[in-house]
Amino acid sequence: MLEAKNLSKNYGHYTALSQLNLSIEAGEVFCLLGANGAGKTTTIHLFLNFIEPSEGEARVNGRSVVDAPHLARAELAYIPERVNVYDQLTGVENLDFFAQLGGQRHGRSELLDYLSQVGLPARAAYQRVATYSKGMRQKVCLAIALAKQARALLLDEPTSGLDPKAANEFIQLLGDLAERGVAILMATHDLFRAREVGHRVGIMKQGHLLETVPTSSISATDLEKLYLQHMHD
Ligand SMILES: Nc1ncnc2c1ncn2[C@@H]1O[C@H](COP(=O)(O)OP(=O)(O)OP(=O)(O)O)[C@@H](O)[C@H]1O
Repeated sequence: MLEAKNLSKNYGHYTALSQLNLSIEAGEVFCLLGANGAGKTTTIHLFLNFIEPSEGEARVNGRSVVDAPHLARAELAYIPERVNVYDQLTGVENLDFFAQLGGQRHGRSELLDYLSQVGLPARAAYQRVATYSKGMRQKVCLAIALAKQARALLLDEPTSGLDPKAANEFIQLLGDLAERGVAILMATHDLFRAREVGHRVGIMKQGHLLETVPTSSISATDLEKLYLQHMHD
């Protein structure tokens, strides 16, 4: 569903991403771990076609995001670290607005149903988003992904700034989405949650994907050890 083929990004002589090869299947959660500046956000931005690759290709459902930007974007949902929904609109109004941008029109009860599926009660749905916590804003974004029937979801540090309960709830929701067949690529510093929700984790450093590990084969302690080993090499 999400595929990177020799995907690279240079800024002048600086290599932000080098020869990334990665394939994420429908229903799979892949977590990218790495220090600041490792190339995680660059990878996500390349999939979103926000920036052009210097070499290689990012593909969504088999199509290059450069060659078919509209088709690729229709299949993708994106949650940046700073969730960008409109403060002055209510949750349900935001959902309606973004779903329509994605070409989907839904009735009021359907919109409320999407919000309730991600754990946002009707009472909150009618409040302006300005009053929401980060966790509640993220839920609106997940509801947008559902309403848009996105096939893939890209997330940049979704659990940063969430309290442990909100982070746990959010991670559960991601698991539910994956079970519905959505391919998920998540950049995170949260090793613990990456192991919890991810089917595989990838460790990145200075633009290189150094190692990919299935989470079923590694304990949290060993994952941390492996991560630190790579960071110290
Ligand atoms: N427009 C740009 N011009 C020059 N260098 C850039 C540009 N955008 C990103 N970079 C550099 O590319 C490298 C990779 O950045 P990226 O944002 O992908 O890292 P990251 O792994 O997401 O880090 P973080 O954990 O801090 O979010 C960094 O060294 C960054 O400074």
